[in-house]
Amino acid sequence: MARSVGRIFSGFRCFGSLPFGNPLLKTQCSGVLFRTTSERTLVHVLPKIFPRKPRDFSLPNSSWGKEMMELYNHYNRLSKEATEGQEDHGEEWTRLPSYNRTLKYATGGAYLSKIIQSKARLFTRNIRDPGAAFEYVLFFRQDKLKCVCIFQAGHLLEGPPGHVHGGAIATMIDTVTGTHASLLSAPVMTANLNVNYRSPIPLGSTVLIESILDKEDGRKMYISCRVTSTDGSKLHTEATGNCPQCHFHFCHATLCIVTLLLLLFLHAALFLSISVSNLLRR
Ligand SMILES: CCCCCCCCCCCC(=O)SCCNC(=O)CCNC(=O)[C@H](O)C(C)(C)COP(=O)(O)OP(=O)(O)OC[C@H]1O[C@@H](n2cnc3c(N)ncnc32)[C@H](O)[C@@H]1OP(=O)(O)O
Repeated sequence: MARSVGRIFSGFRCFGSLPFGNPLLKTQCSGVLFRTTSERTLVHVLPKIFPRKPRDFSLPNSSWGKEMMELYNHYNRLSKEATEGQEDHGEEWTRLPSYNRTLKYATGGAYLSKIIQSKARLFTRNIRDPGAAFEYVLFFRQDKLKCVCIFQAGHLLEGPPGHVHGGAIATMIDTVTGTHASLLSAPVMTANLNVNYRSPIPLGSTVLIESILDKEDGRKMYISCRVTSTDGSKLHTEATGNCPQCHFHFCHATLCIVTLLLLLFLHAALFLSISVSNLLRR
């Protein structure tokens, strides 16, 4: 378990550098049966025409409502790329790209079957129909060490009639706090998440999820999170979480080195004892 989690997170680190194809394009192509030579050629030509980059789900799509777009434009105007050459707003946000696959980019994967690896999708990005489930974009502000997420809850997230399921809200909170803590330190796992639901979120509405770093204690990051209406006037949910950094790599590297040293020592001891016994026999 620990080893596979380590592999997953090692994948996060090399996320941007690996040469991977567009996952969406690949899935679409794989469903088509190409019979003629010219059509077969098309299969090889298509990936060259399309950019070899995964789809960034945090960019606007046709399902985004007015409120979602307005907030996105607001934070995007304050973001690094957008502010280049423009006047300084005093705050600088960074939009975080978001992909639907994480395992694909993880190295190794000996503990997961190839089928699982190829079919794995990020929980919050696994529904193709735009706007049906989790539509969200995260922005990070480096100087204040805080994150904001604009979340539009789709119709597939219904819990109580006409309102968002508590599990879906907790999922989004976990995603925001997990991403936030990972950005601030190293890859983390959520150890503890306390959620207080204050008022229901209407299905289809857009809300703001703001997370701040409360405390850092060794490898533990204490993050608190508030889900509010977009104007901040209504509090929907409050949460606090504890996300310790993953130390799997370090643990395994240490274990490997210790085992190697032990083996070397045993070999040396064996060699010495044989040599000494040979000498004594002479
Ligand atoms: C950019 C990315 C994009 C990525 C985009 C996607 C982002 C999604 C993010 C989703 C995040 C998740 O859902 S994560 C999935 C849900 N979470 C899990 O499955 C975690 C399962 N639990 C575990 O694997 C483990 O218990 C760990 C890793 C959390 C901790 O184990 P460990 O590493 O061996 O460390 P351990 O010594 O036990 O604990 C470390 C410290 O945390 C404390 N601690 C441990 N458990 C708890 C607890 N329940 N409540 C309070 N505190 C706890 C301990 O007291 C200790 O404090 P001290 O003694 O040191 O003071």
